[in-house]
Amino acid sequence: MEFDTIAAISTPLGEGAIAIVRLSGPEAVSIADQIFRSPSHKKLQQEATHTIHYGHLVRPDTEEVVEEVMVSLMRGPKTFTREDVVEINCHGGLVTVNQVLQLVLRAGARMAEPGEFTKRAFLNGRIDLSQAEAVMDLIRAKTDKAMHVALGQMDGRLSRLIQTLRQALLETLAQVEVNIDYPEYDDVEEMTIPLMREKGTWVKQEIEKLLETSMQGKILREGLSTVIVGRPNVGKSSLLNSLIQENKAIVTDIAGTTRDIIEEYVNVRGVPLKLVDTAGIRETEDIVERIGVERSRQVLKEADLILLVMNHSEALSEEDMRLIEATHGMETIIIVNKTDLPQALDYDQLAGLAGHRRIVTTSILQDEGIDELEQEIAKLFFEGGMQGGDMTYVSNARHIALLHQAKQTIQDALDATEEGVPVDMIQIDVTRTWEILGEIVGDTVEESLIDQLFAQFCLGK
Ligand SMILES: Nc1nc2c(c(=O)[nH]1)N(C=O)[C@@H](CNc1ccc(C(=O)N[C@@H](CCC(=O)O)C(=O)O)cc1)CN2
Ligand SMILES: Nc1nc2c(ncn2[C@@H]2O[C@H](COP(=O)(O)OP(=O)(O)OP(=O)(O)O)[C@@H](O)[C@H]2O)c(=O)[nH]1
Ligand SMILES: [Mg+2]
Repeated sequence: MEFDTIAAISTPLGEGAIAIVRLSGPEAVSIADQIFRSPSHKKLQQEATHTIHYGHLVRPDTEEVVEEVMVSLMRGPKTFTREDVVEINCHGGLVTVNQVLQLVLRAGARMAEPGEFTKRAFLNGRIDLSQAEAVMDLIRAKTDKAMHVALGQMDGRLSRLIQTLRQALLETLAQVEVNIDYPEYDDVEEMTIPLMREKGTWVKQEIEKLLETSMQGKILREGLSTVIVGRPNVGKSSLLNSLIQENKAIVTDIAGTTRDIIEEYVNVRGVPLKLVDTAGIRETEDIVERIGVERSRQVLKEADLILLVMNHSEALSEEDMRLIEATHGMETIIIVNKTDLPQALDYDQLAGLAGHRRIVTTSILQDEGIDELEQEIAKLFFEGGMQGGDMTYVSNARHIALLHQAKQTIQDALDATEEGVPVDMIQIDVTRTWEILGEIVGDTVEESLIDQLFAQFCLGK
């Protein structure tokens, strides 16, 4: 494919000692030569590929020196975009970097759109769509594990599995065609229906397996959404501070201190948590507090894990019981805090209400029980079969939605084989499944969607 030559600042703006302006396209080298001057008067056009050169950038009309630089020369196709790439390493700093960008634009490059370098890598066939999306995920990864998932996807693991499934569907379709073309061999239905059923069932199972990982993929990417709830003043904000080892949330002895949701990312024994501190849940007349309580109820519904905090020095209240009830059936750890104070809580009563849920006692004030709590969280996570390092995780929302669709259409095809529907009708569902899976890797995806996906990237990537 032939493209124009694009340029962008590929490093964070105004940060770091060195910044890179990247050029990609057929004119990348000649544009660089217009503004680059080396002490030995060499021209990049004459130099070997994958070499780096010291020199200065000048305004071509006046030869005025603008910057001292190192220039990397990389000729396609062995580059990120498969095109000729030139990277200008200049001194970091907003003004100089922008001047360099202006120079290359004036010399004939076009300002790249967000994600356009990666888009070219995709359009030139170096990576497929799910790999390109993984590049984006990698940039945004908030946890170590998320990074591993993205790297796994970038190396094409998901793509290969999807293509294997599509291949199986394609072979089935081809077989049906053969049988329709030569009906004299045998009864078409008898030949093809069992084949469709067999391959269809296998594809469906594989899709289901992928979907099972999607929940874990989301957690690995975004952190286990962990919500701290409980009555006012039981020590929720203290717990958050203790887990993140920082005084982030305001702690006072006034009930109703936390009015809004506080979110923090933290790694607890290798488990990525998105910790959410909430306003203590109680009936209240205070309007600000009431909004906070309403929000607490909302985030509770979306939680992967709930840390339900109670007070060792007070008897179970109506509200405690209501919370135990409300979190029934959700992954919950019950924390009884303030064990340094005299006991008033009836543990037998609590155990009765808690059912099989784990109970951990703490005194956050005296830093007791936090280790045990962290252990419980890790146990829950890893015993839930979360770690499996080499699994193919699906974590991208677009991929998950498409997998759900594909599962439905292949199920439709399978149902149809049971209902005596004509083979050419079933073929439509099988073909549709093949197309939907193709959208994941970008084989059968619409151009407008491609534009939209790449537009979500950062500038310069
Ligand atoms: N300076 C710089 N660092 C960077 C990038 C970049 O574009 N520039 N990358 C941008 O994201 C990442 C590296 N990604 C890259 C991926 C593939 C190729 C590449 O040349 N691939 C060739 C094979 C090269 C060979 O075998 O020698 C190919 O696939 O054909 C280059 C960079 C991270 N670091
Ligand atoms: N004695 C004792 N006091 C504690 C303990 N943990 C927290 N506190 C105190 O309890 C009070 C309330 O703590 P917070 O963390 O603000 O409680 P909260 O649940 O966030 O309260 P709201 O935001 O108002 O719902 C503060 O004075 C804390 O210092 C503990 O283990 N023992
Ligand atoms: Mg609080």
